[in-house]
Amino acid sequence: MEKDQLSGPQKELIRESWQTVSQDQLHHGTVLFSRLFELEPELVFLFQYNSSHFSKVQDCLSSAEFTEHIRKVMTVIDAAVSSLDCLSSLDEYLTSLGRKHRAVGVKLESFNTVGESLLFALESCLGDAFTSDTREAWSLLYANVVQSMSRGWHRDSQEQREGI
Ligand code: HEM
Repeated sequence: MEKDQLSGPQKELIRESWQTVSQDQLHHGTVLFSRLFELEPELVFLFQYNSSHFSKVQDCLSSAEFTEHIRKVMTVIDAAVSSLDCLSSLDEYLTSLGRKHRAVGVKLESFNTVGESLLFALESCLGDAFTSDTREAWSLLYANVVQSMSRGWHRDSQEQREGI
């Protein structure tokens, strides 16, 4: 499927807003995941380090391993923002990232909740500067990222059907 293209002004809105958000990636990433766990609390059980999962969201949010995951997520978003003019260069990486998330038990639908939580975190950081145009631009970028990641789910299902 052809990706929806971001316009020049939309790319500019993303770059400008990310400059502010990326000044404190860990904080805004923590806002994103706190919101995600409010909307879909069972996702916390997918984060298992040393074979045990967290019984409380707060324990997860404050663990060193999970903090690293937040940094990983923000690094992927940062890479997408840096590649706005050639998003397809991330395709292969994102497909493989999608496959890894399927393997740890993430459902593709949960990525809608991640998108909602990302918009929430951006708005919390930017306040009035998070205009409806900026929101639309970020929604489109996120949809592009998820479209590439979703190939990791579909490709796996196809391979299973074909017995690969
Ligand atoms: C539904 C939300 C998500 C869940 C439940 C989830 C869960 C996980 C888990 C359990 C791991 C393996 C442990 C770890 O590395 O900490 C992982 C790895 C990772 N996640 Fe996520 N994740 C989610 C969303 C995302 C998003 C939105 C991104 C970026 C766009 C992302 C990027 C990564 C990266 C880069 C890794 C490391 C992959 C590697 O080792 O090669 N995750 N995730």
